[in-house]
Amino acid sequence: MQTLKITRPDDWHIHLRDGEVLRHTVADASRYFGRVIVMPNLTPPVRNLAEANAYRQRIVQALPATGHQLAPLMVLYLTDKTTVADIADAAASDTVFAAKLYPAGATTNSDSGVTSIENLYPVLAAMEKHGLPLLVHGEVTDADIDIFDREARFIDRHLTPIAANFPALKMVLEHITTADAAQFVSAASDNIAATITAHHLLYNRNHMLAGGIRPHYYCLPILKRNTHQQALISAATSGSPKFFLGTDSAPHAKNRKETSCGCAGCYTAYAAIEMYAEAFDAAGALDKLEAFASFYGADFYGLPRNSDSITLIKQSWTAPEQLPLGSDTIYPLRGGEQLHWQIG
Ligand SMILES: NC(=O)N[C@@H](CC(=O)O)C(=O)O
Ligand SMILES: [Zn+2]
Ligand SMILES: [Zn+2]
Repeated sequence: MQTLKITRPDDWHIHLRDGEVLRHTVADASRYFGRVIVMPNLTPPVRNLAEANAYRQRIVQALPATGHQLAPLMVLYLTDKTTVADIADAAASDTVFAAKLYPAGATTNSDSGVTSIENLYPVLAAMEKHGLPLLVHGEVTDADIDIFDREARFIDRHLTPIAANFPALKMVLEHITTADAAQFVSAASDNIAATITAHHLLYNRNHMLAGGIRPHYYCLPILKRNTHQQALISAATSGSPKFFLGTDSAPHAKNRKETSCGCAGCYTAYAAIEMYAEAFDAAGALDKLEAFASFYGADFYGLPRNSDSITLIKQSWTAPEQLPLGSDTIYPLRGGEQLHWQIG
């Protein structure tokens, strides 16, 4: 039986949500991840240090009593009203590690997001000055721009100018889905990186749309054509420290996805490193998994790498068809199907 021992991984992009679902999302995330970057798109969002600290407390309280340790790293949600003082407070804290740019209307719970990125420039200047990383959901929101082109257009229209105006700003282009994004990040300076999800490594839009429409594969940015999937696999397995693990595990109750207008988001936290191992294995690049999952994210954020390890075993098992999510149920990505790696 093939085994793979790696330094304990971290998840640099996860949605834990809030309230009664925390006991389930936090239990899954804390099975083996050491640290998680907690996305702030709650309703209302996490707008300042006080709200981040209160949310952090709720997450810590939801940790299972034994055997689970998880450090939640908090993130501010940038709005049109975010101030330079909000950034200074957050940067001086030991609980907030980044701030997130959601263009208004781009994704789940982005109604309070930023309506004009240019108006945000003083806030970005403060982030650059204080060394607080900017995390970006990189999609334009124009109704007339094709949903499959929204990431590439965002890069040209917004990321290139931001990078030019704030050359020292640490920036993570989250959950990249295109060859254009991989190329932009590769060519950019060292302070610009990207997270890549397991599902964008494993799937392309055919998996979602050919032979029937599969709402549980629907996430944003949307799965692209297979050539983009190949570019993401190349980036993730390249050994470049600019690309690291961020699951974007984003739970929505089953009835909110299996409906006439379903929510965007895939739930992968119950088997995340298992799915990444499968993707790296399929690419013949298992030797590159550890750095992607456990080194490069910590290095980028200027945090120490974890010192303990986990072991993965290549052995097939059947993923549960549904999981509890508070008092609701969720259909996890790959639910009811075979997964090929498991935790030892
Ligand atoms: N990725 C998604 O499809 N959904 C995320 C939001 C996000 O990360 O854009 C969610 O919060 O549900
Ligand atoms: Zn997003
Ligand atoms: Zn996300």
